[in-house]
Amino acid sequence: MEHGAATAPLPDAFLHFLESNGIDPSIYTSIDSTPRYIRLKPGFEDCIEDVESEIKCKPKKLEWLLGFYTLPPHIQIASTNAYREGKIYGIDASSGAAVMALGISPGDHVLDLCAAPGAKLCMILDLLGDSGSVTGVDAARHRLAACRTMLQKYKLGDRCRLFVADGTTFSVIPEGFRSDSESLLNR
Ligand SMILES: C[S@@+](CC[C@H](N)C(=O)[O-])C[C@H]1O[C@@H](n2cnc3c(N)ncnc32)[C@H](O)[C@@H]1O
Repeated sequence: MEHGAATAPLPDAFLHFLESNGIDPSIYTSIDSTPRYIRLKPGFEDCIEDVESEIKCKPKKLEWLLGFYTLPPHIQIASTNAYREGKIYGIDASSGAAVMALGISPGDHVLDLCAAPGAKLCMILDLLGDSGSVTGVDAARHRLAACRTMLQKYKLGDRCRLFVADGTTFSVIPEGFRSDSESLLNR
């Protein structure tokens, strides 16, 4: 969260929305109590013990989101070996939930508009493995550059196409995609 955003007053309409939905507004202002999350890269599940010994506290498994763990708010993961070596991601549970809600299956062709810096993009690629295709689009060149760096760090760079483009008009066919009519014509 940007500095200042946590202390800025919440708009009345938003406060009203929170109240009518029984949500405590302090969750938006008390960032000291907001947990951090990590996601283990598939294949590196064993590194959670190393993370625990480095950060000197036990990450708590998130039962409803595969591969995710909760950490206390004050814990920094950037200096851990697991993070530096691309074995864990820093990603919010809400981002993970959004990706899971897509119900991605092997072979899917996924378009991620507004993709940078790429936390969800990496998760999509991890779920797809070598199947299907992933296309990431972002309007900000410098943010897409950061996204490319993240993909390379996690060794996902050669499995994803990135475009600097406006997502509202982007229209490029996914790599390896064949519509039903094309498949029929080529039989
Ligand atoms: C909150 S970030 C997205 C986070 C990202 N999905 C992730 O999981 O890491 C919003 C991004 O949307 C991009 N963006 C905003 N308007 C856009 C547009 N019209 N077309 C493409 N990207 C856009 C911004 O440059 C910014 O990088």
